[in-house]
Amino acid sequence: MTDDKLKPLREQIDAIDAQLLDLLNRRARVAQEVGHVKAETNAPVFRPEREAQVLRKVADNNPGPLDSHDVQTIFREIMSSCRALERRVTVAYLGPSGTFSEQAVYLQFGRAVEGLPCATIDEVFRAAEAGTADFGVVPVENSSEGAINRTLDLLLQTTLSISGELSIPIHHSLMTKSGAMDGVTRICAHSQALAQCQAWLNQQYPNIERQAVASNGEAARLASEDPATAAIAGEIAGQRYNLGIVKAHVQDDPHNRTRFAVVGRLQPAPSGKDQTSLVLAVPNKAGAVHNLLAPLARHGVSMTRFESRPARIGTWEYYFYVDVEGHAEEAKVSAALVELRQNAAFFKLLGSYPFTLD
Ligand SMILES: C=C(O[C@@H]1C=C(C(=O)O)C=C[C@H]1O)C(=O)O
Repeated sequence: MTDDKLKPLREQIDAIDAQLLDLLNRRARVAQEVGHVKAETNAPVFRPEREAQVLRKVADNNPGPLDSHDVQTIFREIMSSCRALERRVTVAYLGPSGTFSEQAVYLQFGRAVEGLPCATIDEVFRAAEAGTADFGVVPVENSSEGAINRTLDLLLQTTLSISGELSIPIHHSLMTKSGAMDGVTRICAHSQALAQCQAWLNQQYPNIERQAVASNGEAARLASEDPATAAIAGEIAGQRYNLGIVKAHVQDDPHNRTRFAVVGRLQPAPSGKDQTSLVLAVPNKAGAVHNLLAPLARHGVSMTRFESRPARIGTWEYYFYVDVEGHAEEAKVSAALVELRQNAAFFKLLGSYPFTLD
């Protein structure tokens, strides 16, 4: 009975799917042509500003009933597959596979990329600098624990630019080979994850040793090889290493998120809604920070982030990591940057890239 009713509806879906398939391949053929044009001038395959515009447009024009965010997820993958016909870009990230960094790679680039897992954040930068990877994806900041200092230090030194950013929810689970805690003598995770779960761990397992390891993915791998080791990691890492969940969502803050930066040699053109990141330092005297930032207010440029980090030269001097709204090529941003550069003891433009909402 139900099947009788479903049959004609499914026939409609089949007919629409055939049209979708045809349209998708027509789109792919045009992307191939774009690829040929780019190849003639050695132009970059991945154009984040164009992809951001496509995603904004589909959300703006979406009549529903599909949710706009879901539509964007679909188009992210369509663009990823089309882009891969031009060339499959390689993206380095903090591995092993199963980490939140890997999740961030797929969220930003879609699935049709070559992921290159690296053992450390330093290696991610090196892979992109050496050209082994086209881009690197690195964690910048966690909503509960603050800045990822190693990334900030490397951004200061690197020749790469920031070409994008994204933020993803971070939910940690406590996992073991058996799915239970019997016989467990140590809990492994990345130091950030241990910090993000410390109140819960202090309450539940105050007497089990905690050990910081290179990544949560590595913790999951260790737990898969040793029944006396528990891992704190994302569920994807647990699935990859066949772990059982002892307890899901053990992070102290249920809204825990991490922001990632995409680094590479590409400097994206303006997309219409962009953000610019820079690092500044001032001489250590009264009012210096206030004076330094005055050009932003004067030119009507909004600051969206201000983070300080000790310069580590033995005196109380700081580097300031600043994000502002707009692209460095926009007139008011460019005018503010010229003045900032004049006032600063140190100035480094990290990059302008499309602004993305969480
Ligand atoms: C097709 C292009 O190449 C890539 C693929 C895109 C797409 O599928 O829409 C958009 C931007 C590029 O990352 C392009 O540059 O227009």
